[in-house]
Amino acid sequence: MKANLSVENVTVAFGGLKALNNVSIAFPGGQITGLIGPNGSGKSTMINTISGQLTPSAGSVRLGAQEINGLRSDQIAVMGLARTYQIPRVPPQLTVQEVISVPFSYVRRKSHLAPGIGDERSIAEFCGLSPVVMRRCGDLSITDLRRLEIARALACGPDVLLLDEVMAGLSHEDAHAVIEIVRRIHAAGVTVVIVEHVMSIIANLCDRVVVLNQGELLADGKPKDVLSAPSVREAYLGKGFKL
Ligand SMILES: Nc1ncnc2c1ncn2[C@@H]1O[C@H](COP(=O)(O)OP(=O)(O)OP(=O)(O)O)[C@@H](O)[C@H]1O
Repeated sequence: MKANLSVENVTVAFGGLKALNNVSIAFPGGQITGLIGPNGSGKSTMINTISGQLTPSAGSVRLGAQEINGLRSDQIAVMGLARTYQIPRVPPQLTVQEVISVPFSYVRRKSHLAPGIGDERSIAEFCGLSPVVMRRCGDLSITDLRRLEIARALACGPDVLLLDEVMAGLSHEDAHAVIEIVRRIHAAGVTVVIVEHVMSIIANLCDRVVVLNQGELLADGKPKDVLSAPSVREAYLGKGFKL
């Protein structure tokens, strides 16, 4: 059974600002869902809330049948949900292999990936990091840092993976390589939620797209329907938007 994730009537307030206002979204197991919207619409707040960095002031977050809001990120990781960060933060003196090894010690879940992809080296290889596996993180390119974010999350053996702008700042070619990694993760049975600003990536990769605007749910559906919806064009994509 592939893991379902849902948020119900979630509100997150920073002082007087409601970064999320009574948002409900179901992320069915086995899908790749794109989470899109203008800057400041609440996407990262949603990812931070689901993964336990933020506690909602109202509403609930469920992973399968279990309520996870209020739990710490490490507890949520053990339950099968891992995430990447928009801005990779890794200790510059540690090697790629050392960074990937940390979640193994703490989380200890069995990976969905094919048999044989389960230790630091095989996860590094899966993510295209073999050539730099012994390199210190402070010497990595942005592409390798983004790959390492994915590798570190995969080392948690997640049922659900949240990807926060993992292709930002990459060349077309490097982004394409990362897209292929995401497809392979999904094909292995992992439920994926991806925040991304490049709509061609969303249209090609996602089964479904959810749009946030000013902390509220604006649209939810198949990519071609959502990306052509007048309300989404007006709030986010622009009237002249073409894929
Ligand atoms: N820690 C915080 N303290 C105060 N306000 C915050 C905090 N985090 C986010 N916000 C505000 O909440 C709103 C939603 O921000 P969020 O980062 O979730 O948007 P986003 O859709 O991820 O934007 P972007 O596409 O620029 O990453 C914004 O108005 C932002 O300024």
